Amino acid sequence: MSAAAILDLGKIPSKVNPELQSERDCSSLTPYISEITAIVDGGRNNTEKRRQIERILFKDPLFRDCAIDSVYKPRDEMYARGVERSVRLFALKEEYNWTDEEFGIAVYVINHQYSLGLHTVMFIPALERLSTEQQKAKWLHLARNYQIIGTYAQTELGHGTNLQGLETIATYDATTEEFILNTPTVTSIKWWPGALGKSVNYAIILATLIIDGKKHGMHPFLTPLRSTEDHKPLPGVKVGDIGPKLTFNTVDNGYLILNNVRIPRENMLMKNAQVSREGHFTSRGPSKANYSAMILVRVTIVNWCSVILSNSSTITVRYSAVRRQSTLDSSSEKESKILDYQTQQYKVFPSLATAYALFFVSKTLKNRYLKTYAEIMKGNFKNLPEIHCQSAGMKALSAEMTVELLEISRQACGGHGYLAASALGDAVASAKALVTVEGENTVLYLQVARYLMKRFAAAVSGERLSGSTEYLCMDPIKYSCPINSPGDCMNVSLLCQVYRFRAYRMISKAARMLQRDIEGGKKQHKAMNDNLVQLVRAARAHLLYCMMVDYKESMNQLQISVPVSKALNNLLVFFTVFNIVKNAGDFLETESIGLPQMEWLKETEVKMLAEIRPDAVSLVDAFDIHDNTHGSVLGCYDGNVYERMLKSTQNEPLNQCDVHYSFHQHLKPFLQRNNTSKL
Ligand SMILES: Cc1cc2nc3c(=O)[nH]c(=O)nc-3n(C[C@H](O)[C@H](O)[C@H](O)COP(=O)(O)OP(=O)(O)OC[C@H]3O[C@@H](n4cnc5c(N)ncnc54)[C@H](O)[C@@H]3O)c2cc1C
Repeated sequence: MSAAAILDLGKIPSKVNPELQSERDCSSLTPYISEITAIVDGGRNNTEKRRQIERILFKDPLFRDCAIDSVYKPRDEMYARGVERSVRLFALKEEYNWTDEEFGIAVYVINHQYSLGLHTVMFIPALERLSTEQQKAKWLHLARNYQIIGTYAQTELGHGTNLQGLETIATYDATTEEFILNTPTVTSIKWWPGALGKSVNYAIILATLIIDGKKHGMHPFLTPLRSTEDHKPLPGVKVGDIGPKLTFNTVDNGYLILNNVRIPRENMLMKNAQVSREGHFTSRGPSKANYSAMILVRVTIVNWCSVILSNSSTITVRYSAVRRQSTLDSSSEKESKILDYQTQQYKVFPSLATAYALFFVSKTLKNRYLKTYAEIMKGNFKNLPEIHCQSAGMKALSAEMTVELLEISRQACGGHGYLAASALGDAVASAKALVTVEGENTVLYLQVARYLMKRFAAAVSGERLSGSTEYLCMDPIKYSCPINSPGDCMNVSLLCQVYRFRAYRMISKAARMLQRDIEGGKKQHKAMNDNLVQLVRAARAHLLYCMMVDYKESMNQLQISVPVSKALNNLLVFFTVFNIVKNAGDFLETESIGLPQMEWLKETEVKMLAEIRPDAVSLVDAFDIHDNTHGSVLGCYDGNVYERMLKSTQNEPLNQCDVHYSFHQHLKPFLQRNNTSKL
């Protein structure tokens, strides 16, 4: 960097940093980047569509710095910007006639930096899934045209996980044909729903239905909260923001107190259960059907994790290709790129590989969900438990992996990764929310484990299983480790057999432990609680196996050129091997592999680092993430890291004047407290 550039903090070179350019020049994958981009976007037309959406959004200053400007703004300003962005986004949707899918692309492009996401992500899908046809005709167009703005209010101060513990009540009054909603205790106050605090005027409220003193389970009630005229809370409604969070502070997650709020009978969303005028209750389908909107959100979170990791890998790989530190070869005059250190590759490539893995896995999961959803809409609930298990489990596993890998990505950028302007800290904190939202991870793993225990018992009693648990019918005696040479470690089909056996053994072990305790006289609940840790381990093993199979099969379906196939296969092999080595203890303990195989796998793992290294920059370029989307000074396409870091200091409010007012108010009087004369 020249001295002139140092003086001119706002100047970014017009050329790509030669460090990054040389990576692109030397990667044999570079000519094929657009082929991978098309895979990630779901076709070349979609790539063009996304870029068009980027052009529309980023010509507007409101969206240009959205990924990072919140760092420099106070909370209420952030919220106001978030609302402004929401409104502009909704207007653009109407102006350009964006489909829901295109709107979803726009949301990813602006990195979710808007306030009213819950309206699109939960409120509308819940209306679609929980309303009768008549109710849809009345409410859906109002929601879709933004004449009402809503959220989904389930969680309370006292309960989130245990839905049966929710205390909000909706009591039917047959004389007026109304429900009366109340949050009768402190713990029943709704707490957390996004956009509830200041934004929405409607909410779908989950409450226990009571008719003539009798409880009829949890049901959704469409409830007006604020006047559509002046936005003031309606009588009986007290609502506000719950305060700042680790991230997502553009969103006004809120609290809600209801005191005898009356809504018409027609406002109970009655697809799955009905209350007649006279107060007669009828149910159709399983009670779990009321939570089908949550399944969709969990499926979406798996994809979101892939996008988060694509963003962070773009940042860490590009930065690692630009940053030089020390030298590998003492005879060299030039310092080495940090990306050339094997340990750096071991920090950065797992994220890259997992970003691709979760992309393929989420695609398969979404297709599976859409198929099951179509069945459910026709009243066929047969596959609901399977899709519930898959979506809950994959959400938990993806979020867990993402948080772990993101933190390592942040560390991989050294001190600069700790700067807010790197965007990595915010990404880590945001990903942390994904572990908790839409079902806390441990709780979801345990739901998967309970499902597995039931399926295992069915297999033991001779039932033929289908779906993800089909393998529980296997005869473990017939297993022998299929890895017979170091070369076999590159064969993902063989590795999947290893994953399958490990899952089988861990599930059967959990079942055995439970049975042992119950036969030993423990009550079912006590036996369960005494084995929860093993149950979670078993669930994880099952989910990791499912993930590997879905990833491999999704890749098999691709029709791609040889260089792309080679590069993506390198990532597939690395991801598969990496997760065995990471869980080495389990694989050895279950005798899915032996010690020699583990040695071979470890060698393969580091060998794959070297295979991925030359194409690493091309593989992140292929995500084609706009600089304004990731918002990081470390990860821009041009690689001008240091100049961008300098420029970002201009955004810092402290730098808006040479002498800060606190100097005059505090420091100066203190420094000069004993001065009798000027120095
Ligand atoms: C950013 C954010 C946005 C949110 N948005 C919304 C929203 O829009 N609408 C909404 O309704 N809610 C929302 N929530 C709330 C969220 O859905 C809940 O926080 C989540 O479901 C977890 O429930 P909980 O907070 O009650 O956790 P808890 O269940 O209290 O979990 C605390 C601990 O207890 C453990 N635990 C709990 N039960 C069990 C069990 N049975 N077995 C073993 N361990 C257990 C958990 O594993 C965890 O370690 C949001 C939360 C966040 C963080």
